[in-house]
Amino acid sequence: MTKTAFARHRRSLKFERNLALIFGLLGLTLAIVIALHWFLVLKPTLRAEAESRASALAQAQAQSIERLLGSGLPAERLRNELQTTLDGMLLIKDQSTREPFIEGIALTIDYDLFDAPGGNLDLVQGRDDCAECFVAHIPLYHPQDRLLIGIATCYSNPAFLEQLLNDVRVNLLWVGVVFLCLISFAWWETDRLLRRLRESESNLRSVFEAAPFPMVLNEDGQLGLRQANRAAKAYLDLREDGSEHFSSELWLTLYAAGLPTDVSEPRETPIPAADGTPRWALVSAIPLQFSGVPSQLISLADVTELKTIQDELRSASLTDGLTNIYNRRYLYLRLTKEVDLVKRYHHPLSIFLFDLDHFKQVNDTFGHGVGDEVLIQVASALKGCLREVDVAGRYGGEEFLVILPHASAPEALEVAERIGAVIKSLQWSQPALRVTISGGVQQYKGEELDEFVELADRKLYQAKTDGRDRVVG
Ligand SMILES: Nc1nc2c(ncn2[C@@H]2O[C@H](COP(=O)(O)OP(=O)(O)OP(=O)(O)O)[C@@H](O)[C@H]2O)c(=O)[nH]1
Repeated sequence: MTKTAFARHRRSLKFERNLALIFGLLGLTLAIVIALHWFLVLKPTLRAEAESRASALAQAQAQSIERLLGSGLPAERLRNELQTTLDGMLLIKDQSTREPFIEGIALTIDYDLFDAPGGNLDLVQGRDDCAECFVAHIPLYHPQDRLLIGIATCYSNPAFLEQLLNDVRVNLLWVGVVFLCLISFAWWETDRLLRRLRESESNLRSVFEAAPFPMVLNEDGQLGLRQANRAAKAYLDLREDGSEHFSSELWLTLYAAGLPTDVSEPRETPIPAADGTPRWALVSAIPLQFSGVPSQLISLADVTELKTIQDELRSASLTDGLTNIYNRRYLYLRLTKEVDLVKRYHHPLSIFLFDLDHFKQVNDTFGHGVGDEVLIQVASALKGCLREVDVAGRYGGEEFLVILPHASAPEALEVAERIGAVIKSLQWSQPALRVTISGGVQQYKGEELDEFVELADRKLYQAKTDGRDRVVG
């Protein structure tokens, strides 16, 4: 495992641990919230509710006692009736739990107010003490004159509250279990999703790494590269710079040359190899977010070979195959450009159009091969007579054109005569061979391009008719 892969693996483990911790804390928080809610809210609320219900029930039952106390029955009979009523109350049961609602009742009568001989109506039926029971003290009033004549103390059975609490507890437990299941499911799903993401990231990394062309990932505003595939490391001679970034002289050159800003417009950039060999790369950049940081995915395609072929084709399309000097197409393109410059800067521009004399005769006498040799040698001699700014080319069969920027007609005439003299003095493989030229020199005076050349051609024709081996200015 490489250093970077190991660091990545460690980061992934740490992330998984953090995720498990987050979900664990979530579960624990939920359990604590449920427990706190149970002890602080639900249980007291349910207890208060049960107490108030027990008290209301006892209150309702106490009315039958009040009725008896106001009935005016003799004391002994009243005592028996009260006992029977209290026993009846103890028999009322909760239908759901089959437990009696009231476990015990104690009657305490105020005999002074009741206006009866004291003692014998204070009754205790059922349990007179119940630690868990709800105790309700119900005041007893005389039904006619509404005087407080006693207190009925009811001990209500807590069993139905227990039942209620159990039901709620079970429900709460289920809710907790369902929540924990949901959290576990969320954890499992998140983990699965992350695994898939990691898988897809790893696949992308593999594709990135195995891509046969150089690809690098550059964070905006950073010189060092965040990622580079094998091809890029080799192509750009990249090295790790110690901070998990890659860099090299070649990358810095490419960066300094400017990266393309438009996805649809890749840019051809010269990137010499580490050993200085000239190379060209087609650079394209796709903007993207990498770990939340604005970045660019830069891919390079080496187009050196293509560029060489292109250059060769371009050069071939502008060069004459026999003489290896410019052809008529290039001469026209160049002359157009020179005329534009003259129109802008108003400097002189002249051309010299010349033609070999009696060239047909040369071919006929010495053969076409010798004719070709003459053309090649004339072209070569022509190049030797010119300044750097001058341009010479083969205009037609045995016709040549020389473009002389910044040369007035007299200056161009001087050059033309020198060319004529040089060609005339050339030595040939055939001792009997003599080569002379006739030509015309014309300075540009604002006419159309074709007319400009036509004027030079007319002078060439004049030179021919004047006897050849001369230049007309
Ligand atoms: N060897 C060779 N001959 C060529 C080439 N291109 C044109 N020619 C020949 O050049 C000759 C031109 O002949 P003409 O136009 O009659 O002109 P000329 O014989 O030079 O006579 P003037 O121009 O009047 O002095 C023709 O015989 C063409 O075949 C070429 O590439 N190689």
